Amino acid sequence: MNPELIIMEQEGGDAEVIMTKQGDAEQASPEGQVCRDTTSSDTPRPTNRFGSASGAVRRKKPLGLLSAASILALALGLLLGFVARSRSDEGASPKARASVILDDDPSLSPSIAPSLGPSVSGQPSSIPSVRPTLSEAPSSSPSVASSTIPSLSPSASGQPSSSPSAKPTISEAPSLTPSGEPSLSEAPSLIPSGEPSLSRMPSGKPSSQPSTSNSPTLSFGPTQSPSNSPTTSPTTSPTISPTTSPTVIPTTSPTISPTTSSPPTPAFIDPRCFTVATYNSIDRDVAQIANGIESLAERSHFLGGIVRLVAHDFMDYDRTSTPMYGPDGCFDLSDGINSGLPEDIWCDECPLTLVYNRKYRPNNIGRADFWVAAGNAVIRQTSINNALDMRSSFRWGRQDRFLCPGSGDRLPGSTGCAATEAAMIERMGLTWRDAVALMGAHTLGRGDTRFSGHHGTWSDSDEAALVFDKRYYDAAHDNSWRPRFNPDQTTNDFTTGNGRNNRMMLKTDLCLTMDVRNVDTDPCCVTHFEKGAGDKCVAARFEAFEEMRSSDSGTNQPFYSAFEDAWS
Ligand code: HEM
Repeated sequence: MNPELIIMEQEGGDAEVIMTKQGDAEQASPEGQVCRDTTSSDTPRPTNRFGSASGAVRRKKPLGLLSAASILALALGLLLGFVARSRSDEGASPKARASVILDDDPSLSPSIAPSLGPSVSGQPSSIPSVRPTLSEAPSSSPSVASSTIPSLSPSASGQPSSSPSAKPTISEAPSLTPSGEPSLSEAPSLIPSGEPSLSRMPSGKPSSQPSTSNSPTLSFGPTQSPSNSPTTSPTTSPTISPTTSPTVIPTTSPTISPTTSSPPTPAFIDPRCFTVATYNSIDRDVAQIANGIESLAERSHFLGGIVRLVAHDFMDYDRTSTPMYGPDGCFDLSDGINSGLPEDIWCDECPLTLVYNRKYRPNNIGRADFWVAAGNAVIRQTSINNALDMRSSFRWGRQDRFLCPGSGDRLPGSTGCAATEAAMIERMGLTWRDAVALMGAHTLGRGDTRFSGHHGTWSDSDEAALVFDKRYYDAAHDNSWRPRFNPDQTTNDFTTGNGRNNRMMLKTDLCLTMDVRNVDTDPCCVTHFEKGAGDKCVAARFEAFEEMRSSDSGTNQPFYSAFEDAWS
């Protein structure tokens, strides 16, 4: 969706994997900072820097000692030749002069220039006699003894590194975390030592079929189906298990303070910008904040809110307009459609904003990249068996904006599939399969009367609203939904059950599988589309909906695959 997205490359084991821009040494990063690829030298090339200095070179030529007789003979010879030469044009001179100049031009004769520069002119050359090697390239980062920076990576725990030794390792890179800040850098590592090495993952665009059968079970998130996920000691492997209350007694307000019971890990951010360690670090921070939220409803709102934040950032993409917007770390504060984000998710005191401002922003990590990585973290942690790990399809290098006026107008409203079609299919250029898969994110979190006016969860409980799975489709399809008329809302929504619960579906949700077109005038008319009914758009979304629901196999795989395709 963003033409400026950058390819991620893996360059070795976990400790040395760098998410880098392909074929680009320098990347303008958000907020005017420059993410410089340290594999390119900052040393200016001598070309074009030698023009005036070369004049001095030309003027001075050493003279040898000549005997008086030699001088006399020479003078005589010169005298004899003078007449002939004075009659000819000085012609050879321009060429000769030119040739002298060219000879001294370092751009054409670089091997001469540096050696002549200082010794002849007597001035120090502006060209370093020895160009810094790549590893000596000056760093703008504060110098910190490498030995003082522990490594985040599994290699620190004994796993061998597979990267070439010449490359700076993550453990050698200086921490740029400002001193004096609350020490986020001491956040405990939530990734167990058994985390699979990143070097095992394919580089480039991965298969869009995340494996659920043999994917590694990582530390957070439901490690099994929500119905039987085990409780794990939070000090060693914090969990956001949807079925059990956290065993750590958190403070009532979310906190990002580290506990002291786990060994510290550094807030390492590589100055080359976005590394796999950065990505992992964001994943850990999201988990840590979530684990600190006791209320399941609040926790699902925090996690769902991050995903909604990302969606509201990218859904303003319009391929036919200028500016196109898209994922740029910006949403329109003045538009009510974003209500809830500036209150609870991205505000000065919001935990996610705090961790970004203290830990990532000072290290050249762009807001849009951070949001997407945080969204990926939520999805990984809440997907069944952590199966939907979108690390290898992640790209960094989005350009942030501070203002995006009018972007809220581009977001789809809750009025039905026509709004979805206009925004997601026509403006964004997605397919119905993409749109239907993305809507499945409503399995997380909730709506709130304070914000959108639509109240409740799409999932059947606050616990289920912490799990990223296909039950959104099951819920929309299997329940009998009746219109709910919300005062002050131009668009009604739907609820189900006995009325004492908070179940909810928007028109934009139900229209994917039901005919809700006449619901405002004829509330009884909420019926399933029959297969093959309606126009081709109806058929396309019906087909996509059934693919996600995968009622035959009961697996989340089709949903996960389609979601990753659309999201990335
Ligand atoms: C037609 C498109 C969409 C419409 C009309 C829509 C509408 C809404 C509304 C009304 C809410 C409730 C907000 C509140 O009251 O706090 C909401 C929440 C949410 N939306 Fe969407 N949405 C759309 C697309 C998406 C997409 C594409 C995603 C992600 C890929 C997404 C993810 C979420 C999540 C996770 C929440 C829960 C947020 C929370 O718990 O705070 N939505 N959406």
